[in-house]
Amino acid sequence: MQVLVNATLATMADESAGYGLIDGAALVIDGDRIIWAGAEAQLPHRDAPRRDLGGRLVTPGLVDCHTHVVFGGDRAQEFEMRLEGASYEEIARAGGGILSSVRATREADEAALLDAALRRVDHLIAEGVTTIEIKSGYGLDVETELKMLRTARRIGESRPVHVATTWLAAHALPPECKDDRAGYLRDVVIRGMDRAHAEGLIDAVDGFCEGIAFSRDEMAAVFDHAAGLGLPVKLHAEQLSDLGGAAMAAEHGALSADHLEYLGADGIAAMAASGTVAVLLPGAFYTLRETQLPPVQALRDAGVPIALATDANPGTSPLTSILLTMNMGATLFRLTPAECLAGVTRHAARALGLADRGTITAGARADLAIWDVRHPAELSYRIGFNPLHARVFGGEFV
Ligand SMILES: N=CN[C@@H](CCC(=O)O)C(=O)O
Ligand SMILES: [Zn+2]
Repeated sequence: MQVLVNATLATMADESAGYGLIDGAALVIDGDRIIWAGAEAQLPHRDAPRRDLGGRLVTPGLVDCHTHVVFGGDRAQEFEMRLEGASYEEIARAGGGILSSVRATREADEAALLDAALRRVDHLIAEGVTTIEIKSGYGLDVETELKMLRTARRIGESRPVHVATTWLAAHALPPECKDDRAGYLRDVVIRGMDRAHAEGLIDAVDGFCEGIAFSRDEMAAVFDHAAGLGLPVKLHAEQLSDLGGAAMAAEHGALSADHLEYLGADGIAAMAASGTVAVLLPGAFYTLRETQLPPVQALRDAGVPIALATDANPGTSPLTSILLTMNMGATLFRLTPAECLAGVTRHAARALGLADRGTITAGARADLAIWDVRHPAELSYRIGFNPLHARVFGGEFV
């Protein structure tokens, strides 16, 4: 048993209570679980050895609930093309965009993919991340999609971080299937999902519902198949246009709908009814220099939980800073700093269906971030500064 004292806790325990701040707080950890958290004056385990945290702020370990950190190559040249005036959709329709990352990912072996991804993940870990979601989606053939997911699992074995994996074969149509959408959906998206599931490689199923990717009806069929396997679903929806994807995902009980710049009233109502988390991705909004803001106030008014994530990927969000993501959530989307912190803790955990983390409460996993800051608003307020003092993963200081 470990007792941590002289801490300021941002428990993030209660939806209505902002940070859930407790000054002069203590925390008791047994194995990989928190067993008590509260005011030090009420500490029940007085005889156990104590570690003094010097008044530092303790938050739940941060959760990055939407990433594509496993990929080959980079897309710096596409960045240059966009600065010269080409749009993301034009580049995609000309065979660049996602498909250029597909070519590089198919060529890379698993060791090279792992090495490159670990450098990205290490950046996130250094900023207090203890759980990260990683998607496939740059393979678009069964073998390469499986290679990406095996790489993602190996990240969780190589570093003190929990990895949740997502099947995203429905990310784009590869060139060899351009005249056979149905065949791609059947042979790669569905049969590949069966195989990845049988090999224990996936925790959830995702898709890109957009004019340059898959339709609402195509994704609904993929989600029906996922439901048959007992896999939860989520969707890239309403990023560039409103195809009604979020409402369809919510009707399938989706854990989350992500991006959402073009989300309309029907989508918001459906998400509120199903408890689907809105995952906002300010890194993609920023990189694509979007002007259409996600409907933050309407999501708040409807009581839809809002999460934030890096969307770390080579094309639309080459961002591996969860702290900068929080800052962008505040400056670009006008989220409060408390909403930003909930967005990378409690709500991000919920977006992954992980009920045992994202808060500092008895029974939760002892995944913590300990910060050299006086107040939790500093985590969103600073730009390019990392005040992490220590990280606790499953009860271990790492
Ligand atoms: N929106 C679709 N997929 C990814 C990025 C795709 C890419 O351009 O590589 C995203 O979440 O932004
Ligand atoms: Zn994405």
